[in-house]
Amino acid sequence: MTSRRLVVAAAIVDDLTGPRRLLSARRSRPLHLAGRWEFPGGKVDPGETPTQALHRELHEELGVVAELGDEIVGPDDGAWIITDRHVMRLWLARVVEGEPQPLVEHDELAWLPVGDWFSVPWLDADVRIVEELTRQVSRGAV
Ligand SMILES: Nc1nc2c([nH]c(=O)n2[C@H]2C[C@H](O)[C@@H](COP(=O)(O)OP(=O)(O)OP(=O)(O)O)O2)c(=O)[nH]1
Repeated sequence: MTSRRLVVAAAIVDDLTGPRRLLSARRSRPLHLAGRWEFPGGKVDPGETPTQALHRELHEELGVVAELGDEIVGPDDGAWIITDRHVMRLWLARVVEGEPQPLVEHDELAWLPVGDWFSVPWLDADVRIVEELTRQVSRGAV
């Protein structure tokens, strides 16, 4: 049986009840992921709950405090299989303290307006997640 490591990430938006802008982050490492865009986040460490890990990652990577909104539930037992070795859970989030900066792991951030969410080359596994987010926003589900 394959057991995948849990990654947690945030779809950071300007407004949790009517998102117009989505924050995307460009990876600077490792080399095979550099230049591709993703949701900020990272692996859950032993002893952490998923949401504790997400708050820690957002603080380390972007220097912000965020409030979490709804989870974007995926098709793989409620999560999103992203690689052979990782499965991801993702929450909507809104920054409540600080201005996001690309502190580690990323070399650029972009606030993408609705309609332009596919204007950056997302990591392959993220494409279906951005599609789902787009669907939910366009039908007013988030
Ligand atoms: N954070 C994040 N990782 C993603 C996304 N999509 C995707 O395929 N991944 C992959 C890339 C990596 O192989 C893995 C997550 O690892 P990571 O490098 O972000 O985790 P981490 O910050 O804890 O890294 P490290 O301490 O082990 O260096 O998941 C995404 O949207 N966000």
